[in-house]
This record gives sequence, C-alpha cells and structure tokens, in this order.
Amino acid sequence: MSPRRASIRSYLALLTLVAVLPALALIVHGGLRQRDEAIAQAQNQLRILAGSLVESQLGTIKAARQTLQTLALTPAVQQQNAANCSRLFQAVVKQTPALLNIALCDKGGRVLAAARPLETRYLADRKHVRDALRLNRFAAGEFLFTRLGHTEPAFAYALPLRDSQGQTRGVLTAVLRLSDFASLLQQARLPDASFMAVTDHQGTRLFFHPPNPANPIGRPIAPTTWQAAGQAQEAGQVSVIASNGRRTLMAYHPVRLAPDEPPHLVIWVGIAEQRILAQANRQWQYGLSLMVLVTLLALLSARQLGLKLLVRPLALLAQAAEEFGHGRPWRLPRTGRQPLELERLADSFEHMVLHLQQSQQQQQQSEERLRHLATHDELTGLANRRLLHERLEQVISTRSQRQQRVAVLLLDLDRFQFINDSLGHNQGDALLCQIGARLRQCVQPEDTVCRLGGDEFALVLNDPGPGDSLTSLAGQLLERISQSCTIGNHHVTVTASLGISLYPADGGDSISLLRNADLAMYQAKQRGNGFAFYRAEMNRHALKILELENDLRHALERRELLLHYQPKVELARGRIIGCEALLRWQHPQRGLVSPADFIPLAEETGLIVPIGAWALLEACNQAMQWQQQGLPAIGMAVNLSSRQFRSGDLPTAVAAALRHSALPASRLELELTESMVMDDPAGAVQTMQQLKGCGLQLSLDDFGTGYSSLNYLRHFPVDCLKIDASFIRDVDRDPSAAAVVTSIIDIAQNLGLTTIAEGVETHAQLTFLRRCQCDALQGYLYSRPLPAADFAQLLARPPALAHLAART
Ligand SMILES: Nc1nc2c(ncn2[C@@H]2O[C@H](COP(=O)(O)O[C@H]3[C@@H](O)[C@H](n4cnc5c(=O)[nH]c(N)nc54)O[C@@H]3COP(=O)(O)O)[C@@H](O)[C@H]2O)c(=O)[nH]1
Repeated sequence: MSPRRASIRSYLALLTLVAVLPALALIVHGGLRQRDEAIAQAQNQLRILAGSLVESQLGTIKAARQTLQTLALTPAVQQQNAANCSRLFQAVVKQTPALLNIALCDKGGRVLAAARPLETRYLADRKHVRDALRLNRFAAGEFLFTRLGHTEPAFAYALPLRDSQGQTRGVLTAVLRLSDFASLLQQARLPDASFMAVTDHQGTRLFFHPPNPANPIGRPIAPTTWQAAGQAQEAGQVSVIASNGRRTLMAYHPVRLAPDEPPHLVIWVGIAEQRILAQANRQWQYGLSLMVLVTLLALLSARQLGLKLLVRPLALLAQAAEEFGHGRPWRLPRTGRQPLELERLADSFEHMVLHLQQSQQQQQQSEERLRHLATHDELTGLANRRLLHERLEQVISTRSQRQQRVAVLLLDLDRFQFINDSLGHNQGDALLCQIGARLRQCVQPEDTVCRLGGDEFALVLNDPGPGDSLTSLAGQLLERISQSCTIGNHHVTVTASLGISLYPADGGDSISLLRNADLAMYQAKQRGNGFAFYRAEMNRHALKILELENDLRHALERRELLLHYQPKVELARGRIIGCEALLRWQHPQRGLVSPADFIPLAEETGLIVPIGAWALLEACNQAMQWQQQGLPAIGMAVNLSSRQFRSGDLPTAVAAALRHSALPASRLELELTESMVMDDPAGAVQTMQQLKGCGLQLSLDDFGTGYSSLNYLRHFPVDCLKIDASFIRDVDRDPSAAAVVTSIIDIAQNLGLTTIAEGVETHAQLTFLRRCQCDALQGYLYSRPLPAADFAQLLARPPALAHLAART
C-alpha cells in the first residue's frame, strides 16, 4: 500500500504556518519578556515599598523615641510626678496620632503615670521594659493589641531614664499603632490585590492589609514563606504558593532599632503573580489572538489562492491528462492568470500530448504497415498466404451456414523462371505485378486475390456461381493472363495453369481446399490444357507420386538405378557407332519403373541432378569397361535434363566424369532437348560452348517437336540432330512427316550436322531414311535398350542391318 500523500492544500497550510511561526515565536517571546519585566517591575516596586514602609515605621519609631527623650527631660518625668506626667502624656498622645499611649514606670517596672489607663500596674515583665532596663537603651517590645478605646495592633517601646549620675531611675514607654501602613499602601498605588503584612521577629502576623480571614492576626505566617525568606533576617524577595494556592511574590524587609540589633519587626509586601502578569497576559493574549487571526486569514488566503492558482489548475491538468489517457477530448485551463510554472507545465503537457499523438500516429502507421506486411505480399500488394487462409476460413464459416459454395483457384505461370532469368528479376517482378492486377480486375471486389509466392497466385471466390460460370471465369482468367504484357521495352506473353477446388465438395477447410486446387493445377500443367477441376482420384495419384518420390530419394543409395544401352547404327555401313544410355529403376515392389514415370518427378524434386551425375559417370565407366573388354570403342550418349543443363556446374560434372572414367571426351555425347535450349537460347549457347570446350559431342534430341529457330540453330554448337520418333513413325504413310524428316536432314546437312532417326521400327522407315541420306538410326528395328552385359554381346556380334526383321 502506498503511503498516504498530503495534498497541496496541506502543504500550503504547512507553509503558511511555517511562515507565521517566527511572528508567533516573537509574540511568545515578547509575551514572556513582558511577563518577566512585569515580575521584575513588581519585585522592584515591592522591594521599594517594603523599604519605604520600613523607613516610615522607623521614622515613626524614631519620632516616638524623640518624643520619649524629650519627655524624659521634662520636670514632671524627672520628678516622677504622676499627676503632672499623666497630663503631659495625655497632651502629647492627643497631638501625636501614631502614639496610642505613653507611660512612666519606675525602675521596678511599676507604672507611675500613663496617658491612658493600663490594664496592669506593672510592666516589668514586658520585653521592651525589661530590655530597656537591662540593656539601658531604647528597646522594642512585642506585638500587642491595645484595648485603648478600640482594639488595634500596636507595638511598644521603652526608653530607660537615667539620673545625672547615669543611674537608671525608670522607663518611659510608648505604644505605637501599626495601622498607618494602610494609608502608606494606598499612597504606594500598588496594583489591586496587593497586600502588606507586618510580622514580629518570629514570624507572627501583627498586621495584614487588606484584612483577610485567611491571614488572621496573631498567627504565624506560612512556615514555607518564613523558611523561604530565611526568617527575614535580611531584606529580600520570595515567590511562594500562598494559602489561596496562588503563586505570590513577596518582598520583606526587617525593622531594626540599631544595625547590631536583631529585627523586632518584618514588613512584608506581596502580590499574586497572576495580578502582576494580568497586564502582560492580556497583551500576550491580545498578540496571540491577533496572531491566530492573522494565521487564520493567511491560511484562508493561502487556501483560496492555492485553490485558485494551484489546486484547480492542477486538477484540471490532471483531468485533461486523464481524458487524454482515455482517448477522450481534453481541454487545458488557460486563464492567463495562473502561475508561470503551471503555464509552463501546461505548455509541456501540450507538447507532450502533441509528441505522444505524433508517436502514436507513427506507431499506428508502423503497426498498420506491419499488419499489412504480415498479411500482404510486398511486391504485388495482394493478400499473402496467411491472409488467404484467414479469408478462406472466414468465408467458409459464413457460407457453410447457408450451404453455399466457395471456389479456390490456384494459378501458376508457365515458363516464368525463364522470363525471370532472361529479362532479370526486376522485369520478372513487374510481370508478376501486372498479372496480379489483371487477376484483381477479373474478380469481384469481395473476392480474395493472393500471391502465394514465386509465380503462384490463388483466388478465393466467395460466390462462384454455377459450374458453367466458374469454367467461363477460369477461361477468362487464363485468357487475360496470356495477353501480352509490356515490361520495359519487351512484350512478354505468359500462359498459366489453373487448378480449381470447391467448398464443400473438395474440402472442408482452407488447407485441404488449397492442396486440392494445387493437385488440380498440377494436373492442368501436366495436360497442358489450361485449367482443371479437382477430382478425388487426383489425390490418389498424388499420393502415389508422393510415395514414388520418397522411394526415389533412396534409389541411388540402395543401388536400384541402372542403365540400359540402345545402339546407334550407322546407315551407310550398318555398324554400331555408339549407344544411348537410358536410365532404369529396379524398384523392389514395382519392378522396373520406366524413366518416363520417374524422370519428370526427379526433375521436379531436383533429384535429377544427383541421378543425372550418377548416370553420366556410370555410362562413361561402362564405355571404358567395354573397351577394356576388347569391344569396339563406340560413342556413349547420355541424356541431360533441363535442370542439369541449367544447374551451372554441368561442365564441371562432365569434366569430373571424364576424368574419373578416363573416357576420351570425343566418345562422349550429351543429348539436349530443343525445349531445354530454347528456354534461354543465349545461355544455352554459352553452356554448350563450355561443354564443347571439353571436346565432347552434342546432339539435339527430339528435334522437330519443339520450336527451334533456325537462326538459333545456326549458332548452337551441336554436332547431331536426333529426328523425333513421332516423325519417323509416320514417314512411310504421312507425306508431311516425310517432308519434315527430309527437311531436317537437309538443314542438318547444310549446317554440317549429322542426323540420327529415333524410334526406327520398320524396314520402310529404314528404306526412307536411307533414301534421305540420314546418317544413323536408333530403334527397336535394330535393338531395344539392353542391359550392359547384353549390349556387350550385341557389340561383340552386331547383327547386319540388312537382315533385320521389321518390328512393329
Ligand atoms: N535426363 C535423362 N533422361 C533420360 C535418361 N534415360 C532416359 N531418359 C529419358 O526418359 C524418356 C523415356 O526413356 P525410355 O523409356 O528409355 O525410352 C527410350 C527408348 O526406349 C525409346 N525407344 C527407342 N527406340 C524405340 C522404338 O523403336 N520404338 C519406341 N516406341 N520407343 C523407342 O525412346 C526413348 C529414347 O528417347 P530419346 O531419349 O529421346 O532418345 C526419354 O525421353 C529419355 O530421354 C537419363 O539418364 N537422363
């Protein structure tokens, strides 16, 4: 699972927060500083106030002491006149508000006079009286509540009285009220909730302003405070948690009558920290609130701006990308007010889309081209074999539902190889294109025209109509093909063979329909009559051929091939001048197979090349063997196939055979057919010249059946014309055959060639040939082709030509 990603809005919010963070930090820092300053200021104020309260108290004490010192010098006090003293003291107390009472005691502590009546007549046990008498100096007493008229906190002091000899005579005491601190505090303008307290040297609360039941007078202050203040021996400040639970800031200051004396009072001034900080806190809160407001505004602005300038354009961009990805129409936002980077992003997106579209287009074109290449023939643009099968299967599936026929026509050009070789491949290609175009013109647009390869074409007719129309179409196709084509500067005429198979009668799938159309085409080629419909027996025949082909492949290695020899007899003297080696196949099951049956197959499969080479060598060896047996050295004629002749290495193979057999080249004769050389007369002349270069003889076999141009004949380096047996057969009954034979012999003589008549079977034929001055004969009249041993016997005792019985 991919980690959850934050949105741009979140990042913008974060950025905004980061941006306002320093301001926030400043505000917090400022607030803290303000708080610190407020506390420092308050501490200072408290400290000053405590100091001034102490000063004030000391001033009051000092004033009281001076008053007592002044009174000590008065006669009434000197004489210790109780009545006078009382009046005097009352007058002084009346005029001095801080003084609650003044009293005179003798040295035993007995009260002699007082401005106000006292509860007791003896003050000897009071600390201030005791200390003043004992230490003989102005001394402070302890905290007390006077009940002089009303109850209020007060403090007593005592001044020892001495006579002129310095002897103690008594003490003057003064009771001072503490309540004046309240007005001092008011003058100090302490913040609200400030308080002030006075404790004695033991921490007992003597005074607390403003009055608070939680801080009762006469009770010790909180021990933690007392401890924190170090028992208030020196002035200082503490921050403690007060009884109300609030942190409180306090300044304290001890009151001493003399620097070496211990403090008898401690002045405390305090205030709750909360109050001190109230102002700072308020400012702080204000700053923070402002900050929060600013932050919120910033966040809101960032959000709105982010939405407007980033989020929405990006979302639209993403949407456009998604639409584009799904191949739907897309549109890019172009407000003109979006940030530069987004503008660039949009530009880049458009470029990318353009680029993608271009490459998609290119890819589509390449794919289409590849698809086309995969299903079409590159040269003619027609469908190829693969597409043919696809289309055929397709049309079969639709036609089969309606039980309708589909026709497959397979077509092969005759002699295309020759045209290709003689005019060149480019011209050959041009011819194929023209033929392809003609085929296309002859059929319906929905029909498929395909080039299977080489000079082979196939057509699928979706709706071939009845048999007649198909026959007529086949004729039209052949007719159209045979019309002259202009290729470059040449006018070329080609014919074709066409095989037809029909769905469903001749096959239920594309493979069997094509195979059967091929068989029909083969049949048509064999018959040489244009086109043929497939018939079931063709398949059987084809199967037979297939088996034969398979056997033929092994015939050489199994030594099943052999040669028979037929003598060639000179007419003038009746002697055997040579023989023709004729191939035989001794098949283990079929017996002796005629060359007429297997030579075309060997030719077609290419097996004729090794077979021909074997026959050539075997014949040469045989000729030498007979010679070695003392038999006459006669010529040895070997048939060549067109494939051998065109193979290119024939001169080499011939030279090798002569070399291996040691047969003199002059005794070897190679028989070529007219058709073999007329396919490519110029090339043939070249090959013939090479062969002639070896010193051997060349003859033109089956002469008269082909279409040898007399002009070419002039240039063919041949030695002999073999007059075809078809003319010889009829010479004695068909004048035209006789005329042909006579003409051939005349031409040969005029060209300095010898002639030999093939297939001579009768004396009549022999007589005719003699009359025409044919040079030699070959035929059953003299001898059938014989096995080598029989031929040797024949050669040893050749029959005389004149005595031969006619054979028909
Ligand atoms: N390329 C090669 N072709 C060869 C080779 N051996 C033979 N062949 C060709 O096969 C064809 C059939 O040959 P074959 O069955 O041997 O027939 C030959 C003769 O037996 C036959 N012949 C001869 N005299 C008579 C006759 O008086 N009457 C008659 N009915 N037939 C006769 O003629 C054939 C010889 O013809 P040709 O070669 O034209 O001289 C045949 O075309 C052979 O050429 C081979 O090794 N290679």
